[in-house]
Amino acid sequence: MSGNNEFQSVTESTTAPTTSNPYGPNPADYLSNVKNFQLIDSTLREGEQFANAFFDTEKKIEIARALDDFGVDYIELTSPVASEQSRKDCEAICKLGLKAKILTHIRCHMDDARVAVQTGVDGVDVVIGTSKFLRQYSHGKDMNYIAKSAVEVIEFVKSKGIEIRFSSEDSFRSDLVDLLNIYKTVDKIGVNRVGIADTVGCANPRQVYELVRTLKSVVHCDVECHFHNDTGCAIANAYTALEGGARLIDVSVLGIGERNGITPLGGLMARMIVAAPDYVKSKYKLHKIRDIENLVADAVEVNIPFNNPITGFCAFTHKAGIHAKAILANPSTYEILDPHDFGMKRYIHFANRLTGWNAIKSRVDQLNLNLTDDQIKEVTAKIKRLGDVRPLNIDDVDSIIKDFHAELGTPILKPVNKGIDDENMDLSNGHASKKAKVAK
Ligand SMILES: CC(=O)SCCNC(=O)CCNC(=O)[C@H](O)C(C)(C)COP(=O)(O)OP(=O)(O)OC[C@H]1O[C@@H](n2cnc3c(N)ncnc32)[C@H](O)[C@@H]1OP(=O)(O)O
Ligand SMILES: O=C(O)CCC(=O)C(=O)O
Ligand SMILES: [Mg+2]
Repeated sequence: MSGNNEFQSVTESTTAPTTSNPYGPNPADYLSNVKNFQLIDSTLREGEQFANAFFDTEKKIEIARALDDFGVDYIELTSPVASEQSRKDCEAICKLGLKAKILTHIRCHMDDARVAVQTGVDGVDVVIGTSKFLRQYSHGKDMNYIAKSAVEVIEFVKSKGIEIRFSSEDSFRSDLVDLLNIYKTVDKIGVNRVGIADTVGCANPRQVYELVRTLKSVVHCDVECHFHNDTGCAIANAYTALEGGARLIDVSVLGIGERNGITPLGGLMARMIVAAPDYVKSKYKLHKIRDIENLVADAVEVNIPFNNPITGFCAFTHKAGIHAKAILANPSTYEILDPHDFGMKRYIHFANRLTGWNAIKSRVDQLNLNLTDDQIKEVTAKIKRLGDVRPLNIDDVDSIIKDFHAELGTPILKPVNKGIDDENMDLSNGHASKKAKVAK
């Protein structure tokens, strides 16, 4: 990307935004459910189902350690029956002694369960499809069979003294009575969690809220939710699930998973810091998100999307003059997230024809030049005129300002301190120039 330096970093001295109470003085009651959530990171299970993913043992361990350091509550691993190496990797990760609990994910079948409990995992996530599609075209079993095998697998895993979660696959296209019956059955014999999965990404937030509320009214255990992003609702659905009373959300780094993936870890953190700032900031090392995303993006050979929450290269870049003026006065005016919470910086993009005199004044100040407000307005007009002709970069703007200043013959206030923030002006954040290599 050319013109990496057309940005002005807004320094730490600007007023910090207030995210503690974004809804005003009386936050609604429904926010109370979202302040105690847990994360099940499935980068090493759902994420391995992403088209480009291949993680060798070393990479899995590196990712598991990074997620553990970040503070996820659980790390979910590929089924040990998927392959011999998958089983060995599962055992290796269990031996790392991480703080996060290690789970593996299996079909609702005793053959899988027998292998899973031998790996050293802290818990087993069991899944079976309950929608008519999955019952007809995947495993071909009816609800009676599902209930019977669920009870057998759950009792077996429980007998090993480890956690057990039962989940219905394709929950939102399953019959509600079937769903509630199976969940009631497994809750009665005792599971740590039941899971709802929007396997095809068809659900909307209202449907999620209603299903979670209904489920919460019939089970005593925690509810976990898994949302695919086919229709773009994965973060919103995760959030409304928490509002509805769910406790755990499945995420993966960058949302990688089958098709276009699931709720992304970073994106969910962006949503949750707004709703539960103290909880999120005290529990998770938010400044590690960029490193974890880069680690996984490199491993699966993709770019960080430009519009990614938090780490997209322009996530904290402000351009239009009206925005720039207000951001310089108080960043909260146009920011709900404080980049510093995530170890990021904000930028003002002033080298363009949408800029305004307030942004240019800020640049003039950075250059330690002595111009009146009227003179700054005049030089802003010059910048805009050139910006009408071609894209600008910071050197264009600095030249126009300096030539204008020199013509006036006004003394310079202090020695020119050119580019005091140049080291912060890297537009790319280290990933914008890489080409996507997702397999066709
Ligand atoms: C929505 C999700 O993401 S669920 C998780 C998906 N994860 C995976 O698939 C893990 C990776 N998978 C694999 O390595 C393989 O598919 C294996 C080892 C699990 C199974 O491989 P295979 O025995 O060769 O079967 P295959 O993959 O062709 O078909 C799936 C089999 O599981 C059965 N099955 C599917 N879902 C379930 C379930 N939830 N519970 C029990 N059995 C199931 C199917 O009926 C089918 O059985 P069949 O052999 O009688 O036809
Ligand atoms: O186990 C679960 O809850 C989810 C399984 C899954 O990946 C899905 O249904 O999309
Ligand atoms: Mg999935």
